[in-house]
Amino acid sequence: MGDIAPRKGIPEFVCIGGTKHRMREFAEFVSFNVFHRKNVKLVNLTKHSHRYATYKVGPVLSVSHGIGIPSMTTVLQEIIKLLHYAKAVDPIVFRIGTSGGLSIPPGSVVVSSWGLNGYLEKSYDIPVMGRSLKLPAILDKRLSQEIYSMASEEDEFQTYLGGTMGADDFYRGQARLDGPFCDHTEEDKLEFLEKLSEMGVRNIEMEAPAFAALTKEAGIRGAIVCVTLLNRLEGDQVSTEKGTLLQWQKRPMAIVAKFISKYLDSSMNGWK
Ligand SMILES: O=P(O)(O)O[C@@H]1C[C@H](O)[C@@H](CO)O1
Ligand SMILES: O=c1cc[nH]c(=O)[nH]1
Repeated sequence: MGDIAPRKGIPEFVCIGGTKHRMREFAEFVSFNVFHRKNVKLVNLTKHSHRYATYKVGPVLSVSHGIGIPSMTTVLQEIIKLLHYAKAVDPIVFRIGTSGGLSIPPGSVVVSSWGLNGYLEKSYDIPVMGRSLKLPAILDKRLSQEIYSMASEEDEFQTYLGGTMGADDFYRGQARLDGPFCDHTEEDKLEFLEKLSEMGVRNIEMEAPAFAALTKEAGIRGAIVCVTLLNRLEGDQVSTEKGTLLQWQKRPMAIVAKFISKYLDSSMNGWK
């Protein structure tokens, strides 16, 4: 078991992602693939909040956060408080999600190095008492590289390391043309997406700058691992069939579970 006693009950890893379904799946995935336990009874610990779902498997918490920065930062700040009260030692928080890719094949996975806001700044800007508070949106470099190194040549998908734009909107904010409102052309869109690519942005979702900024401010290591559902240079609609999309959503889970497994093996803390 090693000389570090297992700290049963205290979370060491928190994984957050948009949907309740996905985060239950992640808890099942970790239970089976990290702890080799089948048919564990999972309980939604925040069922009565009616807001988000929380599952706990050993030292791993799996929590849903809804769509976009306001709901994600609310959940993330609850988690930061919880980790503090639980006296968690050096916890790691991951976001596993979906995104639109830039010039990479749909189904690829992106491990984020930093978040970019809608004004193309690597910061999360939040209005506080009538003023804008600007927080840097840089993710832990060593952690993102370690997670990236989990990718293998045998994977049936490509994994990339790069910037992630987190927009405040799914449609206009991501330069889509298929929303109910649109005031730009196909040429404007392509020019914008090319510009993002040149800046090192690999994918677009709706949480990255805030997640990067708040984990950094809290002094907690954080990482974002998202699968891309489409190549935004080729279109706006997510047209891949549902079954395939659900399979692709397991890719970030597999990478994060592999990382957790390796981390637990090397720390010999008695969980496995
Ligand atoms: O975690 P998910 O897959 O929900 O993240 C992306 C970004 C938005 O929250 C949402 C938009 O469909 O998906
Ligand atoms: O294009 C996409 C796909 C998923 N989520 C997003 O925010 N954008």
